[in-house]
Formats: sequence, structure tokens, C-alpha cells
Amino acid sequence: MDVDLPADLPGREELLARELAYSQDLQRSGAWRHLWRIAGQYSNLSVFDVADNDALHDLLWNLPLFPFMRIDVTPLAHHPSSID
Ligand SMILES: O=C(O)C[C@H]1C=CC(=O)O1
Repeated sequence: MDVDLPADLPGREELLARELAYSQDLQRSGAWRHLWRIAGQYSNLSVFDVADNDALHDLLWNLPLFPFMRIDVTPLAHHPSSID
């Protein structure tokens, strides 16, 4: 996810607070398994564990920052050599 949030956006701090709460709720529920900052960029690399594409779509669509994001989605499958 690449974020392009205008610095002077009205309500910016409230939007960021909602994003924080939304993402942390999903992390606690296990749906948002990993959240990493891409060093040097206002971007993250995330791993989601959701039932299907519709659930992923809903999760992403409801991100408070969604209107200010560019999101690339890469489906992952279990690797046969993984010990997890
Ligand atoms: O900061 C970001 O990368 C955007 C977004 C993802 C989680 C969150 O709290 O904000």
C-alpha cells in the first residue's frame, strides 16, 4: 500500500486515528497478520489472512485511508516446503 495523504487535508489527524484503530483491531483479530513499513517510503507491506477475495476487498475498501492509497494485491498460496 502506497499512501499519498495531503499534509493539509482537513481532518487529517482524525482520519489517521481511525486508520490506526481499524488496523489494530484487524491485527488483534488475526486478519491482518503482518504490517511492515517499507523503509524510506510512506508505504507498507501487509499480509492478510481472510476467507476469500470478497473479504479482502471489504477489508481494503473500508480502510479509512483507502481514498488516499494505491494498493497492489498479490495472492499467496502455501509453499509445500514451508514448515508453518
Ligand atoms: O501507514 C500506513 O502504512 C497506512 C496504514 C496501514 C496501517 C495503518 O495504520 O495505516
